[in-house]
Amino acid sequence: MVNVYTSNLGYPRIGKRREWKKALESHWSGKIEQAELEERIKTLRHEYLHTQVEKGVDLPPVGDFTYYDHVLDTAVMFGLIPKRFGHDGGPVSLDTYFAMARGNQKAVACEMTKWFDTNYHYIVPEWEEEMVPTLLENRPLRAFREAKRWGINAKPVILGPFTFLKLAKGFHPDQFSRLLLDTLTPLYAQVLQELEAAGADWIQLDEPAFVTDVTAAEMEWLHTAYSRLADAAPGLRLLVQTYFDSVSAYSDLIRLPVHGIGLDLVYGREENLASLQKHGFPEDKVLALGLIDGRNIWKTPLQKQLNLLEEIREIVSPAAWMLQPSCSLLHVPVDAAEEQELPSELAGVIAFAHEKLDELSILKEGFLHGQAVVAEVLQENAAAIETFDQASFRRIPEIRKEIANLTSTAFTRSHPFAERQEQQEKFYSFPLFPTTTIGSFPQSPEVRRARKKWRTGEWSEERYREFVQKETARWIGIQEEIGLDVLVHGEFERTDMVEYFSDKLTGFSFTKHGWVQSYGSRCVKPPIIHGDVAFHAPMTAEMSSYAQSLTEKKVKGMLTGPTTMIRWSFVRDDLPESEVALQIGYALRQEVDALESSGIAIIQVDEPALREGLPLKKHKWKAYLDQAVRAFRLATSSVQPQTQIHTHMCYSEFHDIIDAIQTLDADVISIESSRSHGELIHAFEEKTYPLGIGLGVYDIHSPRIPTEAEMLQTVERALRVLPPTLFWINPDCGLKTRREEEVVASLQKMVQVAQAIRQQWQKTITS
Ligand SMILES: Nc1nc2c(c(=O)[nH]1)N[C@@H](CNc1ccc(C(=O)N[C@@H](CCC(=O)N[C@@H](CCC(=O)N[C@@H](CCC(=O)O)C(=O)O)C(=O)O)C(=O)O)cc1)CN2
Ligand code: MET
Ligand SMILES: [Zn+2]
Repeated sequence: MVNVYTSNLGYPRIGKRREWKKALESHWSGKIEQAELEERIKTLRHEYLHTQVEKGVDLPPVGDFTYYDHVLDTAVMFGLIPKRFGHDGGPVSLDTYFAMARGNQKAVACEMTKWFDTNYHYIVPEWEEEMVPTLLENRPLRAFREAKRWGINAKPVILGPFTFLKLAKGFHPDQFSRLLLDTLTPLYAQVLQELEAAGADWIQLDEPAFVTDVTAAEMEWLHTAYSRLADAAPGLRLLVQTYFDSVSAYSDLIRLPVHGIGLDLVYGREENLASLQKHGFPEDKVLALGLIDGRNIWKTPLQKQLNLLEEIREIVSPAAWMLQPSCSLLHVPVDAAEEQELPSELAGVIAFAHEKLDELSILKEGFLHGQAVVAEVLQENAAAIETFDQASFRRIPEIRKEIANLTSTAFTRSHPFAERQEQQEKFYSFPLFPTTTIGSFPQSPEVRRARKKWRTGEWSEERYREFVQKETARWIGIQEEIGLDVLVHGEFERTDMVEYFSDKLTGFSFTKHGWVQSYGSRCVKPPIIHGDVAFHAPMTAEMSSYAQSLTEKKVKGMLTGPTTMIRWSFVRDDLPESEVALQIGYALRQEVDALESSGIAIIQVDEPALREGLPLKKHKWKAYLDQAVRAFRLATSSVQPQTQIHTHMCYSEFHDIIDAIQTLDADVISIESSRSHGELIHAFEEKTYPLGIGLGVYDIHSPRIPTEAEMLQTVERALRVLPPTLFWINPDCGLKTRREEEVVASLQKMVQVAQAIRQQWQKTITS
């Protein structure tokens, strides 16, 4: 018989009613002092920890909670504070901490990027030449002691040294092993020693980078690092935790001199199981099994997971097991009981963080004391899943048939790009270097207030629509005044791009309180894809053609692409994602047709999440990219040759997927580039891009108004490697988070830059 404990890897930070977000934002806007913020955050920590204990978690985590981001916490703990923040030693003030995350008058914020393949963003640690990392403050220790005062023996959680360094920037790859072994490992050792002295039993070291492609050399260094850590604190038990996929070098990993290893048996199920079967598992180590999906909101099929446990018991017999979610519950909303308005079949099968913790206790109960003890719960669980599966909205046979019958022509434009371009040039007669924006204009407090009034019933549908139309018309005027070439309607009717479409497509539903942290205090409310997706009525044609009716200039239609819809939703898990992508692509195709027939000649299908969804292991990239490209092409290939298809991408590095981007066959792509410091341009030095392209000329994430000189420089640099006839001028991304004054001033300058560069090139071309 093995000992069994339930454990949790991390708990959502935001709170049932986004209390955390509200506390932070009140402080940032000056409404509450630091002391009150700290008090409120402490109350939340207390509540979160006790909730987990009440839910029967034997090893509740501490140190996972944060004022902004856990990667930033780790950097700050080790004193990795870039010089520009003017920190002069000692514990870091909250002001400096927030400055690193958000920037201030004197210093630009640290870079932010995607946390593996999720929609969570972390603050990128920056190494600088002269930095001397030291342990400024043992944060996990403080969290551990606080929990102890509250009578809870908690499990500190910390980002492991390997993953931490993998996520950092500012050093040469040659320095990796030295920084890992000589710089970081001693500091981690100190953290562990102090925890050991304080009486901690376990520490969880998160090493999700283990699921990416790890080299043999890296594995060696890791072994050295963990041997030193284990020696440093022999009385503390080290759990190396992996998640998001199967581990790459399983047989090496299980030889690490640690006390426990955590595997993801949801996202890495097949490969991790095969490894367990092939190599076994050391009897003296604790196996931590990720059995509950920590990234999606579906109830766990409990019987299936109990069977899995029995199956694993047959092949390995380690000292003890921890039953746990597949990853931190940071990626799911807090409490599904808050959702009262979902269709009953769906309500029966969703589990947010709280329900997931309940499931853990049931698995433990069933495994320890026999399934008969939990028979009733198992039966309810199976019945709910069965009822959901049989619900009429799960399958739409006609849609499946239509998609199965599609032939290659449905995925290919009628004419190749060169011919389309010729027709488009005549049709649109744009100037050289046409200017445009990415879609959204400021979601001002008035816009949000209006939407709230409509949502709560204070305003009628009619009144809200009038408001949105007025705002659209005002911004069409502003864009004409500024002199942009291709206009947009401004997306005032949208909360979030994916959330908006979920309301209009068959197969989606949305929650009321299902918020998930995206970065800092910013949250998203991912829709749920619960059944076959189908188009049932035009979604955007009315707004777009209304905007078009107000101007002689062309107005771009604006849609969200299939891959982004999937990545930013909670997607059904009974159907391959490639099928869901085709269903969404097929529905969007009908919307594209509707836009075209209502007189919209330029249609943009955004795919900002395409890059973030790249699998963590390279050998899986091709299948993913093929699927993304197919779905996009299905959505966009039906139109006339002169209809111009645009797409847009942001938030990432693109140089390794340029080929896939090209096969989307979009007439024009606008792509974020101002933050990646010309890296993208390097990619085009090797191989130019033969379709229309606009490299973002300014960063929209900052309130700063860009100067003409810097925009001009960006454009000139791009034009050294990209053909001028296909080059567009636009910002990095949508402008919904900016203020009107900033937008107007920035775009005026952007248009002036376009005019200057036109004059310059007109001379070159005519001479
Ligand atoms: N899904 C998604 N993922 C994405 C992005 C994206 O745009 N969408 N962009 C990237 C960066 N991520 C981002 C994520 C969130 C926000 C963001 O601004 N979120 C807002 C919420 C946006 C929203 O839906 N707002 C609602 C209002 C929700 C709300 O709080 N309403 C209040 C009232 C608001 C008021 O009176 O002002 C209430 O009901 O009490 C609306 O527009 O209607 C926030 O957390 O503050 C921005 C970027 C990557 N991932
Ligand atoms: C995150 S990409 C955003 C694209 C969208 N059309 C916008 O402008 O907001
Ligand atoms: Zn964008």
